[in-house]
Amino acid sequence: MALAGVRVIELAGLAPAPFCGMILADFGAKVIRVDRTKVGVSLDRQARGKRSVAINLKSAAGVALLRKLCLQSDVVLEPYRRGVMEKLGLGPNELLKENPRLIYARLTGYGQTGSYAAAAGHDINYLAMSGLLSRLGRSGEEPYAPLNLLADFAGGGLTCAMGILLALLERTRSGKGQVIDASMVEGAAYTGSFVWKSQGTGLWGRPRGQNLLDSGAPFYDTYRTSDGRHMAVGALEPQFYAQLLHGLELAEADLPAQMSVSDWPELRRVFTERFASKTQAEWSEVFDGTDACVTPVLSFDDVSSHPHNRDRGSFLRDRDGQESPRPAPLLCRTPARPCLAPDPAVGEHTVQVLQEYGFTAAEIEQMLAAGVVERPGVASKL
Ligand SMILES: C[C@H](CCC[C@@H](C)[C@H]1CC[C@H]2[C@@H]3[C@H](O)C[C@@H]4C[C@H](O)CC[C@]4(C)[C@H]3C[C@H](O)[C@]12C)C(=O)SCCNC(=O)CCNC(=O)[C@H](O)C(C)(C)COP(=O)(O)OP(=O)(O)OC[C@H]1O[C@@H](n2cnc3c(N)ncnc32)[C@H](O)[C@@H]1OP(=O)(O)O
Repeated sequence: MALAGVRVIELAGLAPAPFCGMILADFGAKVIRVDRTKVGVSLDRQARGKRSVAINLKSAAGVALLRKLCLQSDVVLEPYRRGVMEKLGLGPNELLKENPRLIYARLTGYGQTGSYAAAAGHDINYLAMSGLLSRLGRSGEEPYAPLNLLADFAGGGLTCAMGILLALLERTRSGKGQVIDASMVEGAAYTGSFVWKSQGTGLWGRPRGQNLLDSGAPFYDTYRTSDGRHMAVGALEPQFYAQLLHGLELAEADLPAQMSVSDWPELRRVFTERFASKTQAEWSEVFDGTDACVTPVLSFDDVSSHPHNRDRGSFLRDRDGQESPRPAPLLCRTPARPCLAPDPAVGEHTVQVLQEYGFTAAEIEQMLAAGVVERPGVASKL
């Protein structure tokens, strides 16, 4: 796999850092998640392919242990509020001094500097601060955050993974590690570069929810079908719009012009009525195989069995029977090989990992006995 041989230490976090760690693990990195001791269960639902070591970082021995793990690792990924790692004596100055090849990734909401740097926050706050949230939502309604996808995952976990890959690539030339300051505000804003860079094109000239791509246009929206499901319509270009009308059995001559914004409410009314006359399956039959840019809005229950997704194997089922998306993108020679085994329990691999990193049985036993590290069951004999 592409990241075979890369060793990653991921300090346990809420949502974005676990995603970043899972991406790296999916593509072959050896990812060790550092959990707290005495927590029992992990909230990490993106633990695929990771191992868990439980370390009490509020003890000097725990801090010393983590430093040793970082000495033999390529990447450390930390998801805490600014200053937390420094307070523990695990800041980048210390760790990079000991291991100059280390890539030290800091995934936070507001970044390492600026007046908000140390403030608590979540996806919706970062999205708000990126400017993007002000553009999301339907006309006449309040701004709407689309799950916690944009800041936590696109602007956060994924962007941070890109930073790590860039730093790994650069290290092949310089031999040096570096610090990555991944701010979810900036990652989300960067993801939205198109919206900034297309200002002045007329695409965004109207209020939120009244533009071409923000649910303002009737030919770029979703419609309810007779069985209470939905179809997604993305018929922007005239040649595709013509196929939409053909599928809906509407004559272009009987309708207002596609780009006549003042007529959009009337067009929407006509489309709404038409879509409500057939089931989702019936509309799919009408539009499949055409260029009308009309697709069913698939539920989680339906998505993997849709013929297109099934043909590509876009979703996988792990050994617990749980379905999730297969890692993307596909690399033809060195594709991801996601682990299908159950997620690790907190501390499940404490002993195994410490042995791998060169600790003796007696040292491990001593750390277990002192509560510096933990494993499930807390049996203290190796
Ligand atoms: C919208 C998303 C978040 C979605 C997550 C939700 C799915 C879950 C959030 C809450 C969960 C529920 C809740 O836990 C209650 C139930 C629990 C039950 O078990 C399950 C059901 C629950 C209902 C549960 C259900 C769900 O799981 C939840 C609803 C996001 O936006 S995520 C993005 C968040 N932002 C960031 O990641 C940016 C960077 N980080 C931060 O800004 C802060 O970390 C953050 C997130 C604001 C948290 O701040 P906090 O004050 O808690 O921590 P920090 O200041 O960072 O300091 C960390 C301290 O921990 C110490 N520490 C770390 N590791 C160890 C260790 N191994 N040993 C000992 N100590 C450790 C560290 O030293 C710090 O200590 P100090 O405070 O003393 O410095």
